[in-house]
Amino acid sequence: MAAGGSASRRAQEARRQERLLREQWQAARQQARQWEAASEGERRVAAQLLVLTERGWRLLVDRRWPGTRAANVDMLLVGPGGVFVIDVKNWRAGPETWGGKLRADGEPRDEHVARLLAVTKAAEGAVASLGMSPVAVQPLMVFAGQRVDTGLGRIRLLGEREVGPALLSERCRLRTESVRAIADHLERVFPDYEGPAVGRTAPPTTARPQQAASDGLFDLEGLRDAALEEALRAPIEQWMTFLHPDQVALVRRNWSGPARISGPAGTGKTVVGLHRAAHLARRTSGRILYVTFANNLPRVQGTFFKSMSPGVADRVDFRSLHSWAQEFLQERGVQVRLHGDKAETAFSLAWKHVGRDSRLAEIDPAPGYWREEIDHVIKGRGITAFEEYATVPRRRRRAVLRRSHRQAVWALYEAYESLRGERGVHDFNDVLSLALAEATRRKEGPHYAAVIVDEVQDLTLVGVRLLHALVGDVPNGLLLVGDGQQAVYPGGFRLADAGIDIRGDRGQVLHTNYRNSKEILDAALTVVADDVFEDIDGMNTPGRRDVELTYHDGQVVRVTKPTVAEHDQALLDALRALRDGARADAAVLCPSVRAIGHYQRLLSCAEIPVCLLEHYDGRPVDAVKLGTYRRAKGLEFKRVYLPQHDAALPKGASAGGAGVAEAHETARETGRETSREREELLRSQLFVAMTRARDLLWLGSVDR
Ligand SMILES: Nc1ncnc2c1ncn2[C@@H]1O[C@H](COP(=O)(O)OP(=O)(O)OP(=O)(O)O)[C@@H](O)[C@H]1O
Repeated sequence: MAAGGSASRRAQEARRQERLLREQWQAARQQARQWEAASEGERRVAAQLLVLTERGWRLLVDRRWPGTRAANVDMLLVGPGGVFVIDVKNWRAGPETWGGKLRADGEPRDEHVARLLAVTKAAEGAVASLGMSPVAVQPLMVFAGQRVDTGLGRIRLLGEREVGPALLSERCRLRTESVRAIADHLERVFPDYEGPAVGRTAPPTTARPQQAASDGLFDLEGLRDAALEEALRAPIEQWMTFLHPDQVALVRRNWSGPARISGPAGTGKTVVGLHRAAHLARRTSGRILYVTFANNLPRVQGTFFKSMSPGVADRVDFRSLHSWAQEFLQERGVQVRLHGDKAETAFSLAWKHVGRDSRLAEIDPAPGYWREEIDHVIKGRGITAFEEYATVPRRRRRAVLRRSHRQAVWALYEAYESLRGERGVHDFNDVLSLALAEATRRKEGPHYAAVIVDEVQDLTLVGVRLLHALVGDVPNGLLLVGDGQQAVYPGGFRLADAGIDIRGDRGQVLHTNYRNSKEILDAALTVVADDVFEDIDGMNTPGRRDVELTYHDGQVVRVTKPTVAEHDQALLDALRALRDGARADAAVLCPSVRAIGHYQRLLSCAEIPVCLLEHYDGRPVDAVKLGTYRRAKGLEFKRVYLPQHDAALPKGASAGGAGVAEAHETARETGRETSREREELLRSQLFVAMTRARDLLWLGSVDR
């Protein structure tokens, strides 16, 4: 989209919002005027909040504080932004905060702080009984007639003009059904002092939009800007605070040693992992390390975490494993010269000298398979002696290697290591091995109270050992989160290989998919239906797993065209048909970096704004996301477009096609177990990409 086009859309949206807001504002003002008992200041605050009730929030006014004789709570507000306990102040002077204390008019006012925190605790107790994590309840002090926007511990202090826009700008945390359930519950727990709850009645239909946006009593300005921002914001980034009681139990559980949470795609593993991080951060004074293999995911998770749990966000480090390991080595004064290109050249030369004409070509003449063998089996497992490699079980590797083959692999490995050494460079596996050696050699900082590993199935054995070494077997120290079915890299490991013992209730499985509709999940499961996979506990699990579903809307659209040009045009048409703002929740995912290049050019030429997944940080952006299947790991989008999704798979193995068994046949025909392994990996990657879709899965094919 050209800059001009996007500016004009923004202006159009701004006008639409302004119209809508004026109507809502009108209704809010009328309602606020009816509160005769309230002071003028309180009515102005209420008017700001009443606008929110026109936008899906629920406002409970003047409620009885349970467990007290006659105390009341000014307001409880529940909406997409969370739960707010509000104390309205009609003070002559504005608040001053200093050294964690509240003053006004030269007088200490700490009793107001203590009181608000006590009511907040009561509200937290109420929502916790619903299974909701207490991070969503926030205390607010609102000052009529003042301009304020500051904080005092966990309390936010806002002026009457600031409160509406601030709440409207809150990141979306609760879905409509959660807002309803929580507000209903709070209504019961905090009974009416007098007067009904506000926010369930429709705005008066007789209220006609009038010109005056401000009559001295009311102010629309700030709300208008925040409303526009809200409208343009992509709701997919909303934060999940309403956990299922089973999930809450996992978040708060006391584990006596390393623990593991597994479960199929979309079952809330990451949600639980992040809440667990917040829970541990609140309970300990140490730092928490939250690691994944992928580079972009920590940024996204960090953003979500900040909005979910701002109070402890600075105590949790969201890092990708390799970048963390590099920094760790640097801090310890260990020299690392990571150089991917030079390492790649060293391997190519080694292949030329000792690989290409060896017995390895009998099994697979392509060097890629052998590079993976070195990366994921030899170096990934930290093997440094041939005798160990000669007998090691090669997890999830299909080709059977006799001793003579393994000798040939070893010769290739040694040649590679020697050429790499000559160049004085390290590869990614070296970084992890050096870090592991350093972590075991000197058991001193960084002192992590806990390490949480997300997408653990993507790590190598050395990577897992390294993270285990940081916390050992201390209670609540190591938490491994992942799903073997979503492995997108070759090889693998078992927990037992890493010396990690997870027994009894320390291994938990989630079963309810909260993301995908039946149609989408069925299409994805069909791709991997025949692929039995081995998870890190060593258990073999069939590809088609039983999952409980909660999300019922969602469709699969299949588009097959005779040429790439027609296929790409269909993709562009589908993306162009998205209504305003919808592309923020759309992702085009491709199997390879090369395909990304192609689709980036295509979308740019069509003036469709693109945000590469490597630049996406979890904040809403009005552009179609574009990235590889691997980069999409752990993320989700309302609409997922997979152009030429079956191009790399053998014919008949397309998503939902009947030919997965035929695909296995094809691999057998080539006589290569290595082809079969590669195809299996491609199917896993496709499965991951398909299960990112919430509402729409677009599957493009070219019928060559
Ligand atoms: N209790 C719940 N109620 C409603 N939605 C939920 C619940 N728990 C999780 N979700 C939502 O389900 C979706 C999937 O959650 P999450 O990403 O944590 O799953 P996951 O198991 O890590 O998925 P994957 O392995 O596919 O990456 C998210 O949109 C999340 O907000």
